[in-house]
Amino acid sequence: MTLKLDNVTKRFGGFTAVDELSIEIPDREIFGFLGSNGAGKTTTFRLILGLLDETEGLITWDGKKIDYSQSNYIGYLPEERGLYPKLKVKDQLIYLGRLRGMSKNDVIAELKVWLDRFKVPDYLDKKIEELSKGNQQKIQFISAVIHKPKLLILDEPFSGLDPINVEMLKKAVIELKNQGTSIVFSSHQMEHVEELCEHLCIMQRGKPIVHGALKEIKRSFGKKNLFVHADFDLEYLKDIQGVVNYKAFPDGCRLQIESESISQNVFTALQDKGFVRRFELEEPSLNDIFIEKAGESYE
Ligand SMILES: Nc1ncnc2c1ncn2[C@@H]1O[C@H](COP(=O)(O)OP(=O)(O)OP(=O)(O)O)[C@@H](O)[C@H]1O
Repeated sequence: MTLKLDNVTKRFGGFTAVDELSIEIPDREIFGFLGSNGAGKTTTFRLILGLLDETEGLITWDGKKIDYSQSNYIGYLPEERGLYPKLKVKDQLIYLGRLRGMSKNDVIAELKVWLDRFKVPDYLDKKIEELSKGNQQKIQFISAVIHKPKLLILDEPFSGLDPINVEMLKKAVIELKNQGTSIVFSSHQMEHVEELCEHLCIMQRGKPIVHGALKEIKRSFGKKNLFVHADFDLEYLKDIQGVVNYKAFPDGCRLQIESESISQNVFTALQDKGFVRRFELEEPSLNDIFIEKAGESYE
């Protein structure tokens, strides 16, 4: 089952927040939806969820226009977290679960499994306001997945979480994907996207500026990173033709090179200069690609 956006446009008055966006979210995959602040990610999510109406275009799930009165197959973790602080965790989840057609007993049974899994088994009767921000986020995540949605939309799911909780949530996301859920998630942390997504889209001012398979995006970017660690000053390397960027580190540098073949020239330039501890060619990171592509058109 595929989520498809076909020429979707959303205007707020004279301002175009999403501009003729056409993307397809592959079935049973984790799709990365990226972009700088204000690029149109949350607006797109709200359009998919029917919280906003598109000005133009069509959004379909499994080839049909989404019927929001029957949309129990969608789960959503909004960017602005919204739990009722005075409610107990179980009451909050029973309320949300019942809205999605679950029985009270089913909600409690599922909730217990998730609380165990997130290592907070004693939270059933705690009030939301008694929980730390990170733990509130776990509860909000549970509320997005408790009804076993087929399509899961996660807006910045890892923001504000410590590294242990990030790993816990990532594992849960991967497991949901393996069980057949299609997942779209936005993040400003590129390393999460690299780890989780096969396909992605980078938005800028409502339009996709990069879109496709991560491997292909990296391959077609062309430039590579060359890491050199040495016991002598490396700054002269930045003047080699084909070196487009130089970044110094305490123990060496990272060179961005136009193509793989430039590494040979760098290697030659290092001869007889001193002791080289590291010389390593790497694929560009998604962060490099994001900064270059989104930066080009950044206001
Ligand atoms: N209800 C609205 N009325 C007017 N403009 C809006 C409305 N909602 C969003 N916008 C504008 O649309 C643009 C896209 O906003 P959106 O929240 O979708 O961006 P985003 O990519 O999610 O950003 P961020 O990464 O900062 O969360 C922004 O310029 C925003 O100000």
